[in-house]
Amino acid sequence: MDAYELVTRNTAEIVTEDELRQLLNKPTKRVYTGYEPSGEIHLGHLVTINKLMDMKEAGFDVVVLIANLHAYLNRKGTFEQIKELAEYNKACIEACGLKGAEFVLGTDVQLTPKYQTEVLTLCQEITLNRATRSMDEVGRAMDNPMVSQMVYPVMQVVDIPTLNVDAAVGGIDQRKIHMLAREHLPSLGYKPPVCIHTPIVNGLDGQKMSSSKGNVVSVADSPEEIKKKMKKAFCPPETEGNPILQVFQYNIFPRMSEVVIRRPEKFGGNSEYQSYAELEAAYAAGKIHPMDLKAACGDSLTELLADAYAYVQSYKNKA
Ligand SMILES: N[C@@H](Cc1ccc(O)cc1)C(=O)O
Repeated sequence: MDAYELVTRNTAEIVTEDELRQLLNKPTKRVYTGYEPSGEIHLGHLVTINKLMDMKEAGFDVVVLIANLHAYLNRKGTFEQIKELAEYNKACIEACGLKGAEFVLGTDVQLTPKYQTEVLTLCQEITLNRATRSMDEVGRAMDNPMVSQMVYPVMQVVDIPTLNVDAAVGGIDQRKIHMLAREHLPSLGYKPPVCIHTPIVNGLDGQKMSSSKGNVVSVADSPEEIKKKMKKAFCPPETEGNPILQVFQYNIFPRMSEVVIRRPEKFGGNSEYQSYAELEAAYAAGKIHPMDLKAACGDSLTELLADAYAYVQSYKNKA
């Protein structure tokens, strides 16, 4: 797979493809994703973490912003609670296989006079309306937005030149903030970033993913818990909107070269798949039973998350 294919596979949108091609020709290039510290790193995070791994392989230097101040502005907890999670999340992200990335803690770079002055300058350029809309899919309790949640997207914009990155990776829910960045960074004298957006995958029940609803596998789930979650998961006969197939496409195949569907001999025996496309075609043709697909999904996830799970166990034993 060439670098362009690697960067663009499994994406929802690239802004713009031309700019990405030019960037790939540069000898050094930097990309980042920011994460608000949260309870556990889960399959939702893994979609962008996988994309960062792809980009590392494509020759990018990778930066991960642990956006503690953003989590605070977005009313996710007290400073203390968020601080505790920041360290833990960082170690979990590394244990998921993202090696050699540079981790930056938001408050370490966002409280300088230069950064704050740039934020205030952009505050003067961006309307409340645009700031609010950019938070539609990112902000918590946006029926009653706080001023902090208007500062949030402006800071996310300024993070880009502050971290000196050429590209930003995020779920497609970040697109309105990224469009603000592309529009407004030139007025501060900076180049707009290339934006790489991944799809937002469903939870295991086919609904919106939410760790509080328990419809997602996280790095803290034991092999038994993963099995249980798979048993309950929604796996319709069709491929469209099938959350289990999504896990294979966005989480498993990017990191594993083969998936085995296990079946007793009398039901046809094991079958192996080397690509997501092959697996999807076989499932669409009715050659794989949903129960067998779910079991294989659980086995693959257990293997994929083994290092992260081991880290979580050691962390929790220490605490
Ligand atoms: N907005 C991101 C978090 C983030 C914060 C700051 C950034 O610079 C980048 C990303 C989210 O929804 O989780």
